[in-house]
Amino acid sequence: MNSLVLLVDDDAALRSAWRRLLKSVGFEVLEAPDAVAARQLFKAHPVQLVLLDLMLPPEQTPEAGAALLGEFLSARPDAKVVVVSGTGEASLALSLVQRGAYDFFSKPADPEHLLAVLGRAQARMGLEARVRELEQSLAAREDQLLGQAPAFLEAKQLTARAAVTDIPLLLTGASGTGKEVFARFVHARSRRADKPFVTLNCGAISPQLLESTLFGHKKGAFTGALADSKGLFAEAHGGTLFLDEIGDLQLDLQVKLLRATESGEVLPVGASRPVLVDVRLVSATHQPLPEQVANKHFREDLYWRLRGIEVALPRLSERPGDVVLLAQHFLNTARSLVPHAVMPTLSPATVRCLESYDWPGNLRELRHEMQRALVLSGGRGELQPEDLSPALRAQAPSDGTVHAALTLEEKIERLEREELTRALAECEGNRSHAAEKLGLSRQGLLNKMARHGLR
Ligand SMILES: Nc1ncnc2c1ncn2[C@@H]1O[C@H](COP(=O)(O)OP(=O)(O)OP(=O)(O)O)[C@@H](O)[C@H]1O
Repeated sequence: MNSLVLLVDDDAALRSAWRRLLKSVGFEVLEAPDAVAARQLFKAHPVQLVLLDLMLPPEQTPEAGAALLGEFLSARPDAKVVVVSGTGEASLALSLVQRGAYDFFSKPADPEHLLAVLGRAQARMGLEARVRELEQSLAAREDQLLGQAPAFLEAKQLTARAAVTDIPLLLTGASGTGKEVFARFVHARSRRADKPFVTLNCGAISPQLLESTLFGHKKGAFTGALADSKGLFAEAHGGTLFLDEIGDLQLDLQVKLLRATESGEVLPVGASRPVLVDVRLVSATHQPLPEQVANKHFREDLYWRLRGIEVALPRLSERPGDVVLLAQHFLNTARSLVPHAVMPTLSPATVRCLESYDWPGNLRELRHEMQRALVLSGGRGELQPEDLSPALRAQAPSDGTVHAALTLEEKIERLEREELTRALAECEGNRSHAAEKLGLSRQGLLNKMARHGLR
């Protein structure tokens, strides 16, 4: 459980009292007296819990405090920031909760209240982590590793063959192409399946913390090392360790990782004796490692060690036919988000929009797009292009190509629908004005809208 709290307040006496209180119940505390220090600490440490006073030097304005909250949340949307306001700022603090702060309270704070809010935030983070884990392991079941495109099937077959061995695997591919899902697939298909699957995103944790996170530490090895920690290698003993964004690993840690993979031993920070570990490594990167090797940012010996077998995951745009298959799958799994939604389908025009888009965010973007479209469609049943994001609609093929394959009746239907949509958009949804524009009675327009499923 993440127990690191960043305490941001310019009042040194209050910080010291809260630090003692938080430490007494097992939190680790980082302190910042102003916005500059807060930014630095937030960047350098994997902070997920923040207590943020709004009136901070140098600006000393609640607006500047609110801007800092925005910065934290855009860097780490899952972080829980509890806003601490002075008397008279409660309404602003409340509006910040609407903008993403986890909670707020006014000074002077009751210690029990403070601990209760932090405890709730921690429990919430635990739940969110569990949901993410379940989502990923669900997607990793073989029947969920969906796709029929040749480039995808080739990657899947190679992975399945490598999975049953103990050879290290390097998964390459752009963000959102499914590297973590493949890593779980490898674990699930290996003899290690009933042992732990442990993941670490090497880019999401500060270099200072990475060594002890990977290899563990002894109590007192550095400030803040309150107890012995096993480290992820030891936690993954017998199972699989998935190192995501391996290209972000600092050179000094690359040396230590190489040593661990060669000897099968890790040395916790502050320990005098190494610990034996039996771990299968699966690494992933979206950056081309050979380039990193060429410009000396990545050690060549480690590259060859991790690369055992390399599987390159194709971009979604390189998987013709899979977009619609996956879109339908994501729609089905997102159905629980919309109460009473009927089984959603994709209209032919929507299919064309999906197929002609580039998908820079790959499967992750498609999943979000389908969730969004489903919510926007309000459970209408068939998704239409207007349910999609503007970027997708903008790339839809021109009318000439679209219309070529339709019957005359379908073309007329389509034209009518487009004219209705356009008139409604131009009149900002005002039906009487739109009806007038189209030369229809208001009731006539409503009938046609109902027939086309427009609202
Ligand atoms: N073959 C698949 N079938 C079904 N869902 C998939 C498949 N591959 C990926 N997904 C889903 O797509 C999303 C992105 O996958 P994943 O997180 O594994 O990508 P990634 O390449 O590790 O991304 P990043 O590099 O940004 O961490 C997840 O929601 C995952 O469940």
